[in-house]
Amino acid sequence: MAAAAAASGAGRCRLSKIGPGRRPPPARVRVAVRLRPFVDGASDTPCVRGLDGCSLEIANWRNHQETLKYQFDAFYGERSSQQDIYMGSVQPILRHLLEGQNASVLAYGPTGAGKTHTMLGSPEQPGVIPRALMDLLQLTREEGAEGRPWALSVTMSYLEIYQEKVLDLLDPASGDLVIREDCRGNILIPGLTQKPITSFADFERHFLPASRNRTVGATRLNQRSSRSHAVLLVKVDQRERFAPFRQREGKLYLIDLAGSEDNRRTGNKGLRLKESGAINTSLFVLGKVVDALNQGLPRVPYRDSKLTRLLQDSLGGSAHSILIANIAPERRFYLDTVSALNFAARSKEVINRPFTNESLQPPVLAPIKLSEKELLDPPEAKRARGPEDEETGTPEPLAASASASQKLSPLQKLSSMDPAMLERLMSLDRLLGSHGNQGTPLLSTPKRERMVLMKTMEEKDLEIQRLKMKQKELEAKVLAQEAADPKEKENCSPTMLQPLARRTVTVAKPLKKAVVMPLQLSEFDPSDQEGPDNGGLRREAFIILASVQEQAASPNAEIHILKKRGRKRKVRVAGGLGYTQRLGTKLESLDASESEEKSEDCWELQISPELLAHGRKKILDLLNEGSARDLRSLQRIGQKKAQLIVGWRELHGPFSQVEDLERVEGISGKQMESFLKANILGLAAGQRCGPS
Ligand SMILES: Nc1ncnc2c1ncn2[C@@H]1O[C@H](COP(=O)(O)OP(=O)(O)OP(=O)(O)O)[C@@H](O)[C@H]1O
Repeated sequence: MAAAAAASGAGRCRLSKIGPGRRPPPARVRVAVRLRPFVDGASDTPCVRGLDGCSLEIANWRNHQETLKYQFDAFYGERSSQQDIYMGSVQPILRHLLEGQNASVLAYGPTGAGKTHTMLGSPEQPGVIPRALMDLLQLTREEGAEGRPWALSVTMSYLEIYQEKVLDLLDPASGDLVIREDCRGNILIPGLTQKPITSFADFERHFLPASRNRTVGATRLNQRSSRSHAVLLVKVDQRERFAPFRQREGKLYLIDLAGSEDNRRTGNKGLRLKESGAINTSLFVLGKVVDALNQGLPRVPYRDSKLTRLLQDSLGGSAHSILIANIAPERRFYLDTVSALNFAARSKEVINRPFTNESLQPPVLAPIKLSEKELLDPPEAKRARGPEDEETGTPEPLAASASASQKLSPLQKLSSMDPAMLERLMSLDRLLGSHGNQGTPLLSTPKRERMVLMKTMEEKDLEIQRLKMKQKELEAKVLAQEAADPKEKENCSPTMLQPLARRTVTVAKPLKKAVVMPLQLSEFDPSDQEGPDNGGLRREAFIILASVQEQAASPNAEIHILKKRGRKRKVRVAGGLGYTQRLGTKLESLDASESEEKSEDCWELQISPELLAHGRKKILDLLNEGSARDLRSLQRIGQKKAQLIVGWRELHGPFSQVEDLERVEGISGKQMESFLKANILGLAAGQRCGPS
């Protein structure tokens, strides 16, 4: 049986849907038998009786001393109510629809045995169809409520198969419709009307007038005999509100089959006979389909009738199916009853393989509109919705994305986004990637948008490079100016040429003058020489003498020597050995220009620590609280750097120290130092000149 299901084309497609190596678990077609009570006060004797909730017996026409016993999933006797049938056999399969699986309920049996009564019922005794719709709509309302992970929508279609024609009962003028199968084994009827329904009143509004379009006629056995197979198709469409934005579709077929007819008894003639021929033919093919499935035949004759083609999903297919075989108690129905019971017994051997019909939604642009809070807190996120298409039942997210894209192109969306937010999205995306998230990329960002995003980032990088180059040019210019006008330089920073000293020196007091002694060559270790010096090796080793006495008192103290601008080198002085003592490490030879350059590094020594701290605090406050415009009032901060600083602050929070500026993309360590120097010295100069 399973092999037969898998061997059919539909079976192969379905398996490919759920991935290789995984076969959907089997679900046998469930069969219930309902025995209707005597109607019209018939005086006939009963030929069938129930034994328990699952079995019944019927007289054996070959041997009147014997009975034939049948066992099914459920047996409902004459006294059973509509509620019993519905609750016992139908309601339990509805939940599968919300799992994206298909379900079918078929009422089968001879004419006049109670199929329409079971499926439709009357206003006083509503049958399976109104009860199922009522529950399903309630269920979808609850499951699709705001705040739940899935948005649900329900649509209905209603058709009849009359004399091998598929007719749309919601649009009777549409003529014979074709039945098709898609590559995934789904049975489709292109052009069939689908009406969105959100309430039971909606359903009744469409269903009641359509039911009047159904073909019925009087026969000797039933005054209102169904002359067609009626199929109500209810689709439950689910769309996930958050990533990975899956969508599911579950289909429910509620089918009231036309009854098999023995035309010797119905007395059908003319049109009724023709109708009866079509009904019996399709029911005969239905029997053949069930037999082929049971015997595992390689070919299942689904295509031999419109009915079986339509039921391909339900028998040996993907649905959770329940067959309700309706039988009549009267002896005159005996042969039809035996025939119906035999068909029901064969059907319960049929195995279906229901699977979840799930896919990813087409990319929607709406999530790009989500606020930062919603991004970080998905349960709060709301998916933008578009207006429902009443007539076609167009799925709402598609409508939403269509209207969204009409209003705003992806490029416009990105360009209008806060750059800090873009960066955050990118990092979240990277984070998801690093955690092995194989689903839809963050926010379902379409490929095109992602490429635009990458391009924007590239452009930003280039701009940063350009800024760096410009900064270098400016610095070179300033240095050249300083070199060309040493006097001005002297005026600007009169202490620049002072020898290097420890930063810990308090400059509020008069600076201690460092005594720089040339180191005697005789005392110089030749092994330290770098080689012959053509100009006469005049190696001048400069030893920092400032505070040496203090250093001597503290044997492990360190002297900081600036080797190059902005870089410090520690040289340990052997404590207590005197200032003429040769250093235990290679001494630095510095020429005059180097020392001049180094002197620039000790700009902090030129101002008092209080002033320095005050300046740093003032700058830090401005960095953390100033607008881009305020920041431009600082030295060496132009429009672009001001924006970079504001952007960094929004992304990372406040600067904890002025040196954090170095962390701003586009501001190098060198630029940061030069910025500090320019601004703090500027502030200090202002304070010195101004009233204190
Ligand atoms: N369980 C029941 N309780 C009371 N009356 C019933 C029951 N089942 C059927 N009937 C009555 O029996 C008659 C025939 O039932 P129904 O029309 O449902 O049969 P059917 O199987 O649909 O016949 P056909 O195939 O010809 O359409 C109707 O008058 C219906 O009200």
